[in-house]
Amino acid sequence: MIVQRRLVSGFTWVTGWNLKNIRSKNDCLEIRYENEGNPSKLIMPFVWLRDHCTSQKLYHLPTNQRKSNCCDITSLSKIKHSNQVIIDEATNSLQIVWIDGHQSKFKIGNIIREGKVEKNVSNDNKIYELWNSKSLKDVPRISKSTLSLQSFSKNLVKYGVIIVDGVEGTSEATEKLCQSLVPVHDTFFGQFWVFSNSATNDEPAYEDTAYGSDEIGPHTDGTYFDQTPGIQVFHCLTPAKTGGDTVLVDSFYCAEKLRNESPEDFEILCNTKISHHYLEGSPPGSSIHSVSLEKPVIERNSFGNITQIRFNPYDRAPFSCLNSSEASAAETIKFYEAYEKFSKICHNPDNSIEISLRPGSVIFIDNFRILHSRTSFQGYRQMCGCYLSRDNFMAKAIPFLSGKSQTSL
Ligand SMILES: C[N+](C)(C)CCCC[C@H](N)C(=O)O
Ligand SMILES: O=C(O)CCC(=O)C(=O)O
Repeated sequence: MIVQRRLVSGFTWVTGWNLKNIRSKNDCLEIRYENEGNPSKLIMPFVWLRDHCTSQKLYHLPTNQRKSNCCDITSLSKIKHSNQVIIDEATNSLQIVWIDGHQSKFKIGNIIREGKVEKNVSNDNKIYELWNSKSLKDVPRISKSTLSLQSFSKNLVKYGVIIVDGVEGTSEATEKLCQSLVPVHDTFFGQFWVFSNSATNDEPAYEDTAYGSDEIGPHTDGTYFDQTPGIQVFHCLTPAKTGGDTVLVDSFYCAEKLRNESPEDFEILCNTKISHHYLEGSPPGSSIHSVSLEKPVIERNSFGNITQIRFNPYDRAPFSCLNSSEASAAETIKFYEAYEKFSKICHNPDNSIEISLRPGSVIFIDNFRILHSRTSFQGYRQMCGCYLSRDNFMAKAIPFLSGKSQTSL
């Protein structure tokens, strides 16, 4: 059904685009055009168009929220007749009169922009500067006295890690600093923790290697939570006699290295879902049993950009391996080969930096991206810290990253 168009010769309705024809077909609006001479088309479902109408009837502008509860969205996304759709090339606009009489007006450019899954700062990996030991000589540091949310946010997003120096070497000062920056991400470990390798009454210990003095290899925390803690904070209040250093790895760098060197193994780690658990009590899990099922080691968005790495070899739950065929057994073996290859890249000293945390220096780590580990140590060592909400952090960071921030620094 060809719809009516108000053609004003000489105007192009979208810069560089030459409109050829518009028609409605199979509940969609089909717009054929030439873009710099190349024939192309847009097929916009009427239900999508009605859903993206920002008229006062359908959209609450003060809160940027839609008004429809979608109980009648398909039944109302109909037009009675072809002349109910008008393209006004003079104003680059599209007008639709719906079956219920409601009129929607769109700027063509806006619906084209909204019709695409736009890259924005939060899903465009250009905001990250991936690193290894050669490209990042030291963790970025900011003094507390000159700390701003903007510098904190930009560095933490860009490198995945930032140290704030000049903080009083107490848990109270550390907690206050964290609360001033980002809301805490609470877990059964508590909102804020003081932990060491010899627990005292006011220092709860959990059944985890963190409360010992052995080496812990590179890992992300909380793989056994569906809501992975987004940011990990550590402040070393009492350094060990020897050892107890922190090793950091940019797992996004390592995953991209795997993608380049072994694309098949990369795909396996993106597509194989594994589970992690945290068990406490006797029998194990009788007092705390946290489990996150069926999650990939490497998570990607629709652009293929890596958005999260879940890598904790130690907290993996039993890997379902009830293979009824040699083929599925072979798949299990391929998973382990891929996981091993990724682990080797993450454990390669060329891909890590080692730092010694000391009182006064608080480290903030993006737990979706940066692996942390600890070298074994001798003597008493006390740490404090917390998890911070990554969603709340990114909600404050994105305006700075997109240059739209109105927040006073
Ligand atoms: C709470 N605090 C950070 C001290 C220890 C939590 C244990 C972390 C656990 N090993 C994991 O990898 O998730
Ligand atoms: O003791 C440390 O430095 C870190 C311990 C650890 O890896 C953790 O708590 O996740």
